[in-house]
Amino acid sequence: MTRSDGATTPDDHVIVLFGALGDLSRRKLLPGLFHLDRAGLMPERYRIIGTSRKGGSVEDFRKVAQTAIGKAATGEVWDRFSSRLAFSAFNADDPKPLVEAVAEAEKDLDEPRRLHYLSVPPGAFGATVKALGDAGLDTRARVVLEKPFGVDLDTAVELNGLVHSVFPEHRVFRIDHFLGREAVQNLLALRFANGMFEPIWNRDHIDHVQIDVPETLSIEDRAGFYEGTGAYRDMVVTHLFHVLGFVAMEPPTALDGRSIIEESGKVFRSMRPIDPASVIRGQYAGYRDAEGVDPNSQTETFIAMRAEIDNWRWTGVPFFLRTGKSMGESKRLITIAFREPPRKMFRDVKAFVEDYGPDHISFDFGDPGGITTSFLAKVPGPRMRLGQAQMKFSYEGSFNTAGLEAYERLLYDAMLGDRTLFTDSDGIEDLWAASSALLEDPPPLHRYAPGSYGPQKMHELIAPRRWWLPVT
Ligand SMILES: NC(=O)C1=CN([C@@H]2O[C@H](COP(=O)(O)OP(=O)(O)OC[C@H]3O[C@@H](n4cnc5c(N)ncnc54)[C@H](OP(=O)(O)O)[C@@H]3O)[C@@H](O)[C@H]2O)C=CC1
Ligand SMILES: O=C1O[C@H](COP(=O)(O)O)[C@@H](O)[C@H](O)[C@H]1O
Repeated sequence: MTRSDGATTPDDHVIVLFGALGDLSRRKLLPGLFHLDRAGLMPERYRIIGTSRKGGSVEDFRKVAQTAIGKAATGEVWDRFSSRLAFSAFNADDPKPLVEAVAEAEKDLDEPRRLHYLSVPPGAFGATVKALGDAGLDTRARVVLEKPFGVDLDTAVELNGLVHSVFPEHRVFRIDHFLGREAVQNLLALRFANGMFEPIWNRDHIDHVQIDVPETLSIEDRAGFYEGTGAYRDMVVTHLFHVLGFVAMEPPTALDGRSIIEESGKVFRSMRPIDPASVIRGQYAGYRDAEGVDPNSQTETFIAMRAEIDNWRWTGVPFFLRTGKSMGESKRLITIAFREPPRKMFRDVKAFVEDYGPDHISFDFGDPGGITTSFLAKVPGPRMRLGQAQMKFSYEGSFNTAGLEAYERLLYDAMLGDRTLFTDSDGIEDLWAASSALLEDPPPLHRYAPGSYGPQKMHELIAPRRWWLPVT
């Protein structure tokens, strides 16, 4: 059914939330489902079954959900939402309780769709998917898989094989919540809905691209997960490369899953194998003292690297990627820096690239995000002097409406069966393939101070250019 504002109401659903008591479920999924309900974007009839290996009562699950949602969980909307919640034990070697809970939830619904959201550690994906198949819970079903999807090419291929033995690819939704962000999707609008950007979006005009995601957050209490993962697997393969796919893709033939995935897939296939010599790995001082971390840990909490896309649009244009924990600020920034034009006529005028950097467009893809174009302009006065000027777009300034939070958007799309903002098996395998040399032979670690922007070495990687953050 399509609403008057163009939004489609998903078919009736039973949503099974595996790992429903875990961190992601509490912080994002339960609040996200509630907000979708409040926004009228949930199916007319639906149930949410939370699962835990330990089992538990629906009353306790409702309390978990209410606390997770916070102040908004009151009144009629909460009563309606909480009445849709159910709870079941689930263990991969004993799916029977869940089969019964699903049958109970489906009693009043007419063969609803099933959405299985695996918010469990990646090591549990395979056994859970297999159990779904064995228990017959794969019928009428789609599956959402959290990240990271494998830890290298071999494990990704193996996991894809296992997943495909139960679910065909079009019913698999590998989530990358960065793609659910308004500002990342806006890249497509900006590039392809306007006449002014796309003609210059290539190696003839662009000097380099930066995708920079520093985080002030440390690993907090996630040592168990992070020690075996590190910044490259946690953030680069999973998020930053997918954002790069949106920056670099050719115009898709349509705004649908098939076309977008096809184009980002071509970008991943054109990526040169990551050269370990073009990677700076860092670890913040104090990381090894955290509980659960090996005192000699070689896990990187920071990475800065150069990626290259070997195709007609991008060859010769470096893509500099950087992300890390315990850094000086939290920011999510894409910067497209343009080549320096001939400026002979301005030769007596001070203030050029050395002072401000080249003209560039920055996409802040945080919340709420925005776009800033920075360029040189004449400083008012009797003489020609150049200074840096900016034009800014903000969502609140232009549109009087807030978008959906990334997980909300992706949950909604998964219910509609729209894979546009999800990643596919080939793409993920190509990215792991391009990562093989780096994973086999990672460069040495450099120490950096918490609160800084990473080890000094990162400046050598990008020289003679510079990192745009911190803004000085
Ligand atoms: N937390 C975050 O911010 C983000 C998380 N993710 C991904 O989302 C998924 C869930 O993350 P998060 O909630 O932090 O993880 P948690 O460590 O909180 O685990 C979630 C739940 O999974 C269940 N679980 C733990 N180990 C196993 C196991 N071996 N087999 C089956 N179930 C298990 C536990 O539930 P119980 O004991 O009740 O069975 C646990 O509460 C992961 O894949 C993670 O990589 C992605 C992006 C961000
Ligand atoms: O997937 C992950 O993402 C978060 C960053 O996401 P954001 O929405 O807070 O920008 C990161 O902190 C975490 O380590 C990683 O697992």
